[in-house]
Amino acid sequence: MNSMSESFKAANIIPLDFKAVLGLPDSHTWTPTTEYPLILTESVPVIDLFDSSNAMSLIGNACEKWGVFQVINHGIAIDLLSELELQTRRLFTLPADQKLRAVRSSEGFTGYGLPRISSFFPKLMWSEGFSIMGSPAEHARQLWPQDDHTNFCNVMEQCQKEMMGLSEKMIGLVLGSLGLTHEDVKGLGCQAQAQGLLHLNSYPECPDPSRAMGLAPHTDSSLLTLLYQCNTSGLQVFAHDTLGWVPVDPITGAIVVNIGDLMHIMSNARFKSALHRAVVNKIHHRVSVAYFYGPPRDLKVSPWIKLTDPDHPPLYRPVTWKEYLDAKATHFNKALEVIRNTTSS
Ligand SMILES: C=C1C[C@]23C[C@H]1CC[C@H]2[C@@]12CCC[C@@](C)(C(=O)O1)[C@H]2[C@@H]3C(=O)O
Ligand SMILES: O=C(O)CCC(=O)C(=O)O
Ligand SMILES: [Fe+2]
Repeated sequence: MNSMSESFKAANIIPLDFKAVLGLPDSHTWTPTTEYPLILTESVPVIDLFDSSNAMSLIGNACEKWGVFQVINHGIAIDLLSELELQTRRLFTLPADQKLRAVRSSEGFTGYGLPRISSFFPKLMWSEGFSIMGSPAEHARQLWPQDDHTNFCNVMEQCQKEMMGLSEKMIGLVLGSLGLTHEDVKGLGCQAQAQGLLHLNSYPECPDPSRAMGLAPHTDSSLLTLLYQCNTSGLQVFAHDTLGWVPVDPITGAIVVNIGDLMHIMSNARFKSALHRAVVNKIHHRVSVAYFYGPPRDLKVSPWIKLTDPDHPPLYRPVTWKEYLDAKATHFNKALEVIRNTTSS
């Protein structure tokens, strides 16, 4: 999947040394908009996976209304999530020049860098990231040439494994809520080849949070994304019915599930891909970890045939994850429109 990242080449600029600046530099100063208010009277659903009698229909409703929900009793141990947070903080608190040794190359997927969508915005975001596809060992050695990097690698690899497992379980529930059976879902292709990318986000303490942007509004390109917020608020989701930003309050140990653009396509637009952003704050260095789950490399994702009929023609053309990422890298938030069928009479 290496070539997938070619599309994001231009955005591979070096992050700011956040510790070295006192105020918010002009390069990172956004004009605050009041267009869409913050909505504190609503919140996204919290679904208990242990209560299996109810989970599937609650998930279906959440995907239709929000495109996002939180899950508890998901089976990933809190101790592993705490270790994940610890190792993520350990990475991002390294001196800037040390992190720069592990910069993501334009060919590779693993490494340190700015959010890939940075090139679409006139101002830079108050964040840095580290992506891991496959083994993080090579980059971890660059980050900690003397020190032990085995712990970092073990924790990341364990998380990749568990998050792949949870993603597969969630895909079953999400597609199940659309009436698709086990047999149908098998058609997703050989599950063993599903792809996943672990992405660590860091949002340092910010001198002027109201004029900064942690991660600009976007939808994920994945089928679905699992997100661990590490107990610090910052994630906000756009509510299309009330036209405002709804904070996703962190719940200890809970994992946020985001429906991505490819699932929106697969559901023939029944499910929303959630528009979301991350805001920053003055006191806490916030970290979060996202796991982007996508289809096997060569699988063309298209609206599920069972969900289409003459009254509901397929709204999108078939695309692979790579093709979609390329479209996203060129058209950003217009990518879905580019894939949309024009002749859906
Ligand atoms: C597999 C993926 C998913 C990517 C692109 C590629 C690698 C890194 C992901 C992110 C991580 C940060 C937000 C985002 C919006 C970004 O800029 O890079 C994501 C993007 C997407 O979901 O489109
Ligand atoms: O940090 C967050 O809460 C959001 C991260 C995110 O949206 C992403 O990595 O795609
Ligand atoms: Fe995201």
